[in-house]
Amino acid sequence: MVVLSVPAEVTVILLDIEGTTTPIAFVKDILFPYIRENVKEYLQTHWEEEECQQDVNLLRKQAEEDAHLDGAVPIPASSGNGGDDLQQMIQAVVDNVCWQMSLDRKTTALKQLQGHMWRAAFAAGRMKAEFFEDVVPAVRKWREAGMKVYIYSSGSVEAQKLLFGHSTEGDILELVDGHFDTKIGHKVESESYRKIASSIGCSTNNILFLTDVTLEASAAEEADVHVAVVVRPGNAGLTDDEKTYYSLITSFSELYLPSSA
Ligand SMILES: CSCCC(=O)C(=O)COP(=O)(O)O
Ligand SMILES: [Mg+2]
Repeated sequence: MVVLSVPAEVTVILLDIEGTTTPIAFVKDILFPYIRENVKEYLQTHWEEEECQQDVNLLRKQAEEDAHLDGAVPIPASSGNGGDDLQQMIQAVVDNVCWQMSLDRKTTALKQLQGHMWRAAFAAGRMKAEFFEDVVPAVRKWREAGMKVYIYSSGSVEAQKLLFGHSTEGDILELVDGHFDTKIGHKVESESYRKIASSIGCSTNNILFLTDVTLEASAAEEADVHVAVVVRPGNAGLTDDEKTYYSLITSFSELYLPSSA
């Protein structure tokens, strides 16, 4: 088995979700289709609620920023002209959400609405989150060795908690010391990793970030965070240069913590 030694200065392991702890197939084949199939009905049912209005306002603001993009779908402001107007508005939000999802965009606005929609599905037991089999045993071991474990995903913190709270392994939320999402910044921006370190109260070089996406690994590394790229079934392929440059693991069990020896 390949073993990757974790540098002694590392006290925090920061985990990506999709492609790292959880198969991309679970996200693409279960979580995302649920949104596409239910977004219209969800908006119709919850439209008058404060939370839904906040989600729509955030999506509208995002749509304004996206106006220059090819195929962007605008969301008009309400004219307050009754039923037809409302149905048009809902359809615009549906079209905007589907357009964003067709590009797998990671905007805070999209991720916030998705998190709110998944809440009901997880609570009703309609979905259980999948984790690779090495994840839970490894995280337990790291924590026993004194490591802190945090999550940094483009999925909203609320969605992250749903996944960890309703997994095929049961409620494993207690295994996580804290969560970060795009509210702290995007995962391809170095500054996000500096802010995460500052929020945890450690230096960036105390963190080891595990992700499947090399653009994220590169941004983290620029901030002096240690990184390893996780290679899982169904993940996007890496170039030969990426395979040479990055430390690669195919299972969390390949990480060796000197402190646990
Ligand atoms: C954690 S919510 C479901 C996954 C999701 O929506 C997403 O964007 C995952 O992105 P990640 O940063 O974990 O690769
Ligand atoms: Mg990922």
